[in-house]
Amino acid sequence: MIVVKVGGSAGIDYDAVCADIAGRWKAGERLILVHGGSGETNRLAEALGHPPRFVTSPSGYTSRFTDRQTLEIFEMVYCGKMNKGIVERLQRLGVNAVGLSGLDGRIFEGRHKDSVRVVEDGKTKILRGDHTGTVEKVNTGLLELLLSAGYLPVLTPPASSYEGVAINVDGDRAAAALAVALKAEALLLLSNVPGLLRHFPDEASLIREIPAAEVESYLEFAQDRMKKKVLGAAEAVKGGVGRVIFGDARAGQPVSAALGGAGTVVS
Ligand SMILES: Nc1ncnc2c1ncn2[C@@H]1O[C@H](COP(=O)(O)OP(=O)(O)OP(=O)(O)O)[C@@H](O)[C@H]1O
Repeated sequence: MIVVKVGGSAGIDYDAVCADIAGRWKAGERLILVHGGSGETNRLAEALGHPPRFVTSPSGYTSRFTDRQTLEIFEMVYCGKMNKGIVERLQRLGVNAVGLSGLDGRIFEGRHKDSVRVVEDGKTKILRGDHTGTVEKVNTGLLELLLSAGYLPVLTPPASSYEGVAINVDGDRAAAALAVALKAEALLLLSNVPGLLRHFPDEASLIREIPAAEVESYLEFAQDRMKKKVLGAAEAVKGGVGRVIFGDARAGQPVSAALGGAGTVVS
């Protein structure tokens, strides 16, 4: 089993990702696709007059402050435009894909964090009304059912809280939890960069290999949102996933290239 997570930042070639996945799926590979949608969510939020608000925690992690209106915009993009766009591409390629969010069948579950500690203008504050959380539990029953019946699951945040409330969760870490739950041999985190760069944005500074036991020490090279990918990779390898690859989804055959060793390989 392979878990492929494709991001939602500018420059990602979804046609290339879907064509590669379709070829591998038809050749008999078992896989699940997880996707993001941050770029398009930012655009729609601006257009709807409710611009995105990013906050930084005291430990330096950046996240989207997700009030109820933001959550609804997030769902329009992640569960709507992005998810259906990917399912449509796969259907056109002859793959019977089924798009679901983590809320559907409670595939992704976690605790709802209503308040978040943030640093703004050098001061630490608490913001309330946040609809976020972290995936703590993956319910694989529905996924096994779909896979055994020949459907390719295409998953996206949000997740469900234990109370059944939709929560915005990080897609990379959700994919990592999924890969652990399914005992996947590989987790691919594909985005609009060649991998983890030692000197971002210098693409020539690509880090090719990271020993599994040392992955957390590479957090120092990751800025803002890349940190979550490194954290996800650490959680996946700790949970028994054979290897995690940060790969490039901008062109070519992104899945095959990453599985072939292009990008940053954590193992
Ligand atoms: N050291 C680094 N190496 C590579 N990229 C980095 C680094 N530090 C920060 N980044 C940034 O991280 C981004 C990738 O993370 P981001 O969460 O935006 O992607 P995504 O997975 O495509 O999006 P989504 O949240 O929609 O799933 C890159 O576009 C880059 O700007």
